[in-house]
Amino acid sequence: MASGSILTQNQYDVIAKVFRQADTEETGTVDSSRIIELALAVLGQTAKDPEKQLVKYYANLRGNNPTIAFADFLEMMGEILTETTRWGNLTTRLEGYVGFDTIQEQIRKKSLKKGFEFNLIVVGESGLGKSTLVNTLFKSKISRTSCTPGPHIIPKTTEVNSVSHVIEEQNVRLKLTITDTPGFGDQINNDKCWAPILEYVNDQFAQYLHEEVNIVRKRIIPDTRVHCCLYFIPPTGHCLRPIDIEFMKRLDEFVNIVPVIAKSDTLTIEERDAFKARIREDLTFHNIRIYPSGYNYDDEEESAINNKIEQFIPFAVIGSDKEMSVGGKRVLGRQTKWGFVEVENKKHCEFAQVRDMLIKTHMQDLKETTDKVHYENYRQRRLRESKAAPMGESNI
Ligand SMILES: Nc1nc2c(ncn2[C@@H]2O[C@H](COP(=O)(O)OP(=O)(O)OP(=O)(O)O)[C@@H](O)[C@H]2O)c(=O)[nH]1
Repeated sequence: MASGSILTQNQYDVIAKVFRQADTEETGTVDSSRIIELALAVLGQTAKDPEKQLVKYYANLRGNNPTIAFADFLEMMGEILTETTRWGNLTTRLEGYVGFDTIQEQIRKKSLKKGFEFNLIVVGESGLGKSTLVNTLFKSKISRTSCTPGPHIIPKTTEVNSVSHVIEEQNVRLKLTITDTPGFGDQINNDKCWAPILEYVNDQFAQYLHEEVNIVRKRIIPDTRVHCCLYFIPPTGHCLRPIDIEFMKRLDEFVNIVPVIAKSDTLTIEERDAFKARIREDLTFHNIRIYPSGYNYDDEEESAINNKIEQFIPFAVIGSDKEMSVGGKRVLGRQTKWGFVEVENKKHCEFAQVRDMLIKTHMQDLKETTDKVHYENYRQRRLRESKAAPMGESNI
């Protein structure tokens, strides 16, 4: 086997055997017309969409050459195997029950014991319904409500306050941290009101990195990194305001931003749709990276799901803690001048879509994107800076 080959001995042997079967004795090469057929025989069970992969690799490797040399064939197979399967293994039949089909269950049990963490930051001006929406999302009084009677003091600058709760559903425990940002956008001069939020997001990365590079590491590093930022756009019906653009542009490199149109029951359906379209144009024009559409997904299934979600961005939401009886069922909603609007009815607003994405389909992906994209960028930047710093001045 060639040194440095990415194929295992087993794979090499199988490929060599297949190649030998087709080898034209005189030239040591094999006719390109048989390559696809041969490679499919080897890759058949392991590679995803092998035919497509092969055509792509073959075209790159050989151009118009009608024959292919064994070494090139090996290289091509190796690349396909690593790229499409990562495992690159050719399935070996088991001769009896081994028991590794329990791995899933083992992981499930461990994860359940450990519990899950999710950190959400909510940003938007006072009174946009942030606390109500978070409470509606998690069906609990998880976020403080400001609608209690009494004077409401608006801080002079943006404050950042976190509250954690453990919630449990069917034996699954979730430690949920909601970070509120009172004072954001509430001043006459809102210059730099995004800065304390950015500082908070980066501080959580710094803490995590500090724990990671410690000589004695904690068994489980507490994860306070912000996994998602729900950004509340006021239902003006116009377009994004400078403060919305500035905030999202400043933060989109550091956190997964999910924009929502607050209190969308105050807009008619036509107003809402036109507003959404203008916001989408603004987001594109300003090149703002929104979750999940702004991130690349190799997996076709994931991409298809995200394309569906993209059409809802920004989600037009309604929050409420008031129940009413509709068709004999108690449902959450709000009484408006047009009638009763049900929060969880997909025909009435997009609360259900945003809840499904945040909780049912993308919670794990939000965490992975935070780790693999945002935190990774931060980590690389800091490590590079610390390498460039004179000896002894690293402050990681
Ligand atoms: N029409 C309408 N009113 C809402 C909606 N969500 C919340 N409200 C009302 O708006 C008021 C403010 O709601 P909050 O959830 O306290 O708003 P907030 O953004 O957390 O406010 P601050 O704590 O001041 O930052 C309350 O009277 C809510 O009942 C909504 O979707 N539509």
